[in-house]
Amino acid sequence: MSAPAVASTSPSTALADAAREIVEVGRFLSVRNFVPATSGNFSRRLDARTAAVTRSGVDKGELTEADVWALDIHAPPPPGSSAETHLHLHLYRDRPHVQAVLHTHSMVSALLSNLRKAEGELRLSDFELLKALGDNKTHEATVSIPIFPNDQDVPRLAARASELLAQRPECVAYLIAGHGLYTWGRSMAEARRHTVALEHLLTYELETMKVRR
Ligand SMILES: CSCCC(=O)C(=O)COP(=O)(O)O
Ligand SMILES: [Zn+2]
Repeated sequence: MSAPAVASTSPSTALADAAREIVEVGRFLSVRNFVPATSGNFSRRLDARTAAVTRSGVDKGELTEADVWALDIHAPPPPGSSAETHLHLHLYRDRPHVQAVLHTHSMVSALLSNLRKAEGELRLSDFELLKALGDNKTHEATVSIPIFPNDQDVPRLAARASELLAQRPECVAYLIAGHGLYTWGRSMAEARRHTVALEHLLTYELETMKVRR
């Protein structure tokens, strides 16, 4: 019998493909000032047990494919992987449909999350761009983005996020106060769309607050 026309994807090919996507999204987000200095981190699911995650401390606009490591989503993160690896891995464990997770540190995400942290959430409504989030079909929806207090104990922060998000299956993002934004998606393209849409929605909200002062 002849070999199949299309070979199944090998683990090394899946990592190389994911690394290329991550390097590309890093450049895309960096030129928009969403990941200043060495902030931000990104990941891509490889299979049911493995995800590709960026290593720690590098400029995310200057990533190379060697800066993206394949990690077991059930194992403790290895030294040198992103300091926030736990915040990625719990999403892959908790939500089998999640294919990509993006973390950004834009000016507006740090400022607005600090200004609204006492409320524990940011409620967004009446914006057409809400339709870029998840399966929303109308500007009339109200989308709640949880805001967690920042915490240098990242495993504790990940446990908090995991617990709250279990009650919120529709949620596609959260903020960490004074820190930044986590978004995810059913593909890298969807995670990137969520990031860009939320950066605009957060800016609308911050500008509205300024006008109302
Ligand atoms: C200089 S930003 C502080 C760490 C952080 O919040 C971040 O997003 C980047 O951490 P990583 O370890 O993934 O480089
Ligand atoms: Zn961060």
